[in-house]
Amino acid sequence: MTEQTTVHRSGFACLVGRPNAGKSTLTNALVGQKVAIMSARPQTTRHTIRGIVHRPDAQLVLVDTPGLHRPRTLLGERLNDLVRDTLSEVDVIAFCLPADQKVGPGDRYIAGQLAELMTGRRRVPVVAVVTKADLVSRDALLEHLVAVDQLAKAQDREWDDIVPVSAKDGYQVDELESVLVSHLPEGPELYPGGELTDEPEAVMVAELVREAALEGVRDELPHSLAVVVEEIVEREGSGDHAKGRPPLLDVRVNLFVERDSQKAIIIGRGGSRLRQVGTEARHGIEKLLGTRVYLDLHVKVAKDWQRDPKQLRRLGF
Ligand SMILES: Nc1nc2c(ncn2[C@@H]2O[C@H](COP(=O)(O)OP(=O)(O)OP(=O)(O)O)[C@@H](O)[C@H]2O)c(=O)[nH]1
Repeated sequence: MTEQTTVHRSGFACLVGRPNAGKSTLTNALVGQKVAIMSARPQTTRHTIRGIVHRPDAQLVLVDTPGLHRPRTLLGERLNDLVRDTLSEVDVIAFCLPADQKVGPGDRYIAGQLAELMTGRRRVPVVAVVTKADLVSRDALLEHLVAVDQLAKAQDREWDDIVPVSAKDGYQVDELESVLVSHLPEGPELYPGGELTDEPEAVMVAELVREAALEGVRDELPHSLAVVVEEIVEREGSGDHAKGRPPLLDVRVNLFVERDSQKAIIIGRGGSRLRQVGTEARHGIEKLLGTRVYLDLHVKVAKDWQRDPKQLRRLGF
């Protein structure tokens, strides 16, 4: 280890790869169970999903894209443009290639697209990730790693790293995490305290809480309130599919105000107002998500957040 342990890194990583390459499964393996709600709900991965790997020395924000496909339609092209835009802004790209399938035209197409990014104005490092390593023998894995290496060499390039993993049995998932982190720039936490998602659900949950919290006190707290959804997780064993009993979701939300006096307004005498806010928001969230919700609200003072761009960003502005 040549690096000092005091260095903190943060940034964005994007997983790309052909359909079925194992991107979603790997995202979940990296992030842990905290994004479970997203996979528990019917998911069309048209839009970007983000999860956060939070460690003492780094914060890695994972952006899972719909995948680069060879476009057959205009929509396909638009989608690819969108993906490329996302890709040009991340700090590192993980290119997923399943070990149980030969490197094919789909992979070569993506490699070609990535080549543009790797040689562009802002060079983005690309880590080749050989997924589903558990499905093949050691020999086959080695052979595949060589083929993946060749895929870059055919374009006169080198992957920044090559890492075989299995999201299923956890093989090398930590190693991949470290490799991705090593490509991030030095920087502070982008999001406070860990898991957070930019899923539309989370945005809407934040909006419902914000509405309820401002009800009747809009004049006193016009713009001094920021709402951050910290966590939406399914409580283990709470649902019963057979009996049609929906699971209970634990929803943890922070409300940030600028001053203690504003905190007092939101909380109310003996916490009475906050309870009202919670009840009202919870009803809305239950309707939105179609399941039972336990809503945990915390009011915090974040001084001067309106003037600090970094704070604004982490609060979702
Ligand atoms: N054996 C094994 N199977 C895996 C692994 N990772 C993913 N799979 C399986 O591969 C299939 C595809 O995985 P996904 O994570 O949905 O793949 P994806 O790249 O997100 O797929 P798209 O959403 O179609 O782009 C699923 O059936 C997974 O269970 C792994 O490490 N080992």
